[in-house]
Amino acid sequence: MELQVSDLTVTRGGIAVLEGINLAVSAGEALVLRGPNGIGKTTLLRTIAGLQLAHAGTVSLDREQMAYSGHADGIKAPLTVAENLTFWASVFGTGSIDAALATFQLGPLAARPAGGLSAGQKRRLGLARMVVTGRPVWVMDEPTVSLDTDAVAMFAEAVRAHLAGGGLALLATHIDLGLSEARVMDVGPFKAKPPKIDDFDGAFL
Ligand SMILES: Nc1ncnc2c1ncn2[C@@H]1O[C@H](COP(=O)(O)OP(=O)(O)OP(=O)(O)O)[C@@H](O)[C@H]1O
Repeated sequence: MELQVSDLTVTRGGIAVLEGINLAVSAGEALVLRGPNGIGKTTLLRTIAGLQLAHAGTVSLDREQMAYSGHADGIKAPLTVAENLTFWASVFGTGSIDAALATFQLGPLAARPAGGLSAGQKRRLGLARMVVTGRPVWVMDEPTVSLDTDAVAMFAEAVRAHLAGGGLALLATHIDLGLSEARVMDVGPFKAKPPKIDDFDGAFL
């Protein structure tokens, strides 16, 4: 399995932000996207995951093979930690939540309503959802926000286990994940050029 992105141009608010993106990630590999705030990493990840349409270019894999985690944790506050994971397991048609609980050390919190968790605990629950999906392609936007050092290491181990199981991961992050084996791609050089204005009056619209 390989994720191939070819000549992708992605837009935000109808304006191209990144263009000519080519990348490939094979099973067992992680690719970390870097670039300054606002360059378009979120937009790129959302487009690859099929949450918005590409302006141009192609993504090789079926989106049903992908699991996406964004800036929001996507958890249901009144449900307990275990109930949240069980809900996702039923959505994705997978079985046990035990591996997800263990990976992110959520066992002691399993019976707690998710709304009462700390920010870092909520983030761990949000990340545990990725394990529950059973999907091979993880597309993750700033996954370690709110995590302490131990939890970042926990996350790195989760990614390693995912890769060892034949999965692949595409991540955007500003921090060092401790995943020295991951390749890094700077998306800065792919910043889209402003559209040519060939109409003097139109330039004021
Ligand atoms: N709803 C919107 N409408 C128009 N433009 C937007 C919208 N949301 C974001 N943008 C712009 O699109 C560009 C790309 O944003 P994006 O969130 O993809 O960047 P990013 O690289 O992920 O940034 P960060 O590192 O801060 O998370 C930014 O310049 C941003 O201001």
